[in-house]
Amino acid sequence: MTSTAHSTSSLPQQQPYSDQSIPVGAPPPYTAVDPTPEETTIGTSDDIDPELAGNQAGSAVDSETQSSPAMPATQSNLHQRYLFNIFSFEEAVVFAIYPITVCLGSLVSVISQPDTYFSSKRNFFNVIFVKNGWFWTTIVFLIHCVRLRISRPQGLLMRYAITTLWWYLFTQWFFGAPLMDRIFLGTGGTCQVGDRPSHSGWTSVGCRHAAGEWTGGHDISGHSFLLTHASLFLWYEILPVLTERGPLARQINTKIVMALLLLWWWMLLMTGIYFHSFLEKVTGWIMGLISWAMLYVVVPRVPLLKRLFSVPGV
Ligand SMILES: CCCCC/C=C\C/C=C\C/C=C\C/C=C\CCCC(=O)SCCNC(=O)CCNC(=O)[C@H](O)C(C)(C)COP(=O)(O)OP(=O)(O)OC[C@H]1O[C@@H](n2cnc3c(N)ncnc32)[C@H](O)[C@@H]1OP(=O)(O)O
Repeated sequence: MTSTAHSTSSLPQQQPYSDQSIPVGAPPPYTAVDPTPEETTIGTSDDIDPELAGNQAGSAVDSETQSSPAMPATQSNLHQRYLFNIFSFEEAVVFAIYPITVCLGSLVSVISQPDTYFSSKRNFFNVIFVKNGWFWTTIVFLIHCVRLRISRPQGLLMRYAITTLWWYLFTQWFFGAPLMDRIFLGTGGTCQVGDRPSHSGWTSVGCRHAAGEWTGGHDISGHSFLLTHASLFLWYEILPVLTERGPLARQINTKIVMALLLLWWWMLLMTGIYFHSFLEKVTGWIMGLISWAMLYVVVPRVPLLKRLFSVPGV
């Protein structure tokens, strides 16, 4: 990783958005750790129409354009990546929000646990939003997608499908009880109905319906999982739009996505303060990273998969 500092004074032609200091056609400001052009796509190349994004060199750089030797200084050269070439600066900030929030909430819970509206499980935002968290995430994702001029929607659909699949397997169904319940039962958890503990055949939902108590095992925080999982998905889908600062970023669609991200962050903080043990929240967060790691870290580094999923922003 090297510096991207440039002088702007004598540069004839500049890219309209993003890094104003980089001239079109100039040699790359630094050599990416992974220099393969097609592995450093910036922007939702297959998703966003360049004009709509207000940027020819920005969010909608085609992989073909990037591969072209005639245009060496593409957007892919403009984003310095950190930590083993995984994060851009924006991605690192976004990524850090969630572990910091879990730790902050847990720290507050140690100092004091004030009784507030959000300490109740029955609060409106929990019941209506988080408990239907994947539904709201889907709706907001659709709102984000409908304004993009999508030339090849299969990548977008596959990213959504994989993310939904991981949510489904972890929280809803995994050939029977979902993974989070299997982990709970596998670590010695039981559903205690009255004074009769039962070790098998339970799901957390079934236990609740039987008015039982879900006790004993490692009860991974589903909220911590869902809120991290959904937020990272939405962030990574919307970051290319935000970082270009084009017209798309100012649209109401973007604001709706940001509003849900804010709510998800707040509810994670509340989970951090009021619910679960620290370890249960940390494991929830870790589980929430799995499909993010697959889609936005592993897939972009495998050319075939990258083309299949057309991952944005990486
Ligand atoms: C033009 C091109 C377009 C391209 C489009 C691309 C793709 C779209 C394609 C197709 C889409 C088509 C149409 C779209 C329309 C609709 C589709 C939607 C599909 C769906 O998507 S349909 C599913 C909806 N379904 C959900 O979305 C359920 C989400 N839900 C869960 O997955 C779980 O629910 C989870 C993970 C939340 C765990 O749940 P959990 O609650 O059981 O467990 P956890 O360990 O977290 O909590 C223990 C106790 O602590 C309390 N607690 C903790 N933190 C708290 C806090 N902060 N505040 C208050 N209480 C808190 C809890 O309330 C609980 O309390 P208690 O046990 O008493 O309930």
